[in-house]
Amino acid sequence: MDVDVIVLGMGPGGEDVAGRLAEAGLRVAGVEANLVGGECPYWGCIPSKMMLHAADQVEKGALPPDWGPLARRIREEATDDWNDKVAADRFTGKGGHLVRGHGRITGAGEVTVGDQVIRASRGIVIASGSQPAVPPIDGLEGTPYWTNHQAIEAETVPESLIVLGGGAVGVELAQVFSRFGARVTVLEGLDRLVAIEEPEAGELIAKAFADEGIDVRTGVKVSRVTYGDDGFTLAGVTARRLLVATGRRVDLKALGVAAIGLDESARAIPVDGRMRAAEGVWALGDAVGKGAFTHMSMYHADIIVKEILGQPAYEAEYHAVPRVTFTDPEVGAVGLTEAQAREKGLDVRVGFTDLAESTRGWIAQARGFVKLVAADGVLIGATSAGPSGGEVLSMLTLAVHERVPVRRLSQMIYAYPTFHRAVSAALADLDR
Ligand SMILES: Cc1cc2nc3c(=O)[nH]c(=O)nc-3n(C[C@H](O)[C@H](O)[C@H](O)COP(=O)(O)OP(=O)(O)OC[C@H]3O[C@@H](n4cnc5c(N)ncnc54)[C@H](O)[C@@H]3O)c2cc1C
Ligand SMILES: NC(=O)c1ccc[n+]([C@@H]2O[C@H](COP(=O)([O-])OP(=O)(O)OC[C@H]3O[C@@H](n4cnc5c(N)ncnc54)[C@H](O)[C@@H]3O)[C@@H](O)[C@H]2O)c1
Repeated sequence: MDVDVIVLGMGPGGEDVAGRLAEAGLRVAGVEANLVGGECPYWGCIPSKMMLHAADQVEKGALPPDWGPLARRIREEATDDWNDKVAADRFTGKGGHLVRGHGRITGAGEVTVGDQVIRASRGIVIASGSQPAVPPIDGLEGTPYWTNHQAIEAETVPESLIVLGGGAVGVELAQVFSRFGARVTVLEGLDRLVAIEEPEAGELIAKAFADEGIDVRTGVKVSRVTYGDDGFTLAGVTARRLLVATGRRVDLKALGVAAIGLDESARAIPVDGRMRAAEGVWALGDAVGKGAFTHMSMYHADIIVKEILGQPAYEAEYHAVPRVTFTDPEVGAVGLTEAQAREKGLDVRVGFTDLAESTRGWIAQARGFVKLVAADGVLIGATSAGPSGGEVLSMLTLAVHERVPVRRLSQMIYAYPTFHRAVSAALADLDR
């Protein structure tokens, strides 16, 4: 098959690039080994947020802890029973060619899927995402452990669950299963939960988890797993099910990137600001290792589409990457943490306020905080944790992205009594 562009992997970023290029009239082959839409709609963001929403309702007493309706909603509304017909038809409806199967780069502008060779005159967009990284723990291989796939597809709640890894996947799913009645233990190798975020964020989630009866153990080194009639035993804990949530990995060898001169053993595909990995090769999303988020994948996709269509484009910037961990309390963060800023040798100033001290936080009996990190008179990082942490984050993302002077932020009017008004209290602390 001869086309203009091959998009290798049809997750959120690949689907966006392929669809928009096809709509613009280019001949596009979208290659997908699994489901068009990728991880986010079928095993990631959407079903996990649907689970967290239901878990929240359960916590508030608005819903009984009945897993059946939730599992049905995920099957019927979120994932169409893990069927991508709608997404596939959407792409082919735009004139795209969908090629199902595992694609391998076999030369410049060439991808081979089974015995079909596809050639692209303009180039290849690598949008192959990531897979769960399963640590080589003695006894783990061959056991029926869960990754996010089995956790999302679960038809019943296990009576007990060990979650290995206290990052975003681990904490979000731990809270879901706990609120639906599982006895949950989180085992984290580092000294705190969501370790890439501010330490206060991990402490906040750990405190909320303790209050809900989730057993959190940090600094745990797991050297061996046993699996038998009682289920899984690791680090002295036994549970029916084990969810491995220890990060993601990018398999460049399986993509055959050596055929275009890239290092197959790298952890991610190196790209320039315009997402170019080599002549006629672009890469995006999880595969480039700049943050495993759907919004990152879509951000990259926009740059690539504009580049290929010759529209005014822009260089990718990473000083204001927002991320939200959708636990209750929710943790929104953007830019650098205090520790990251100090590591860079910056003259750092920090402002902090406890949400309970704000009027809205007090009214809502909310737990959370706002923490600001500033250097040279501008915010370079911020965390907003609380009932609307991810929403409060929007103004902080804008401030960090646009490098709004702290002085101007301090002179702004913050509506009373909102959660975001806590930002002004944190700014006042920064000034002290
Ligand atoms: C449980 C969970 C919850 C998450 N929640 C959020 C969230 O709330 N917000 C957020 O922003 N992010 C979230 N994420 C992360 C988000 O899902 C990913 O960052 C996003 O899906 C990455 O998009 P992508 O386009 O890079 O690739 P992916 O979604 O990984 O898709 C890549 C696609 O390429 C295909 N592919 C790979 N190799 C080949 C090949 N050789 N040939 C053919 N096809 C191939 C794969 O089958 C896959 O469909 C979550 C992730 C998980 C696991
Ligand atoms: N709300 C969101 O945006 C959201 C939600 C889920 C996932 N994601 C994305 O998906 C990616 C993957 O999430 P994740 O939580 O799997 O990865 P992660 O890298 O965020 O966290 C993995 C955790 O597992 C720990 N760990 C690793 N090996 C271990 C071991 N052997 N024993 C004990 N602990 C171990 C790590 O120290 C780390 O804290 C994240 O990078 C995130 O960007 C985003």
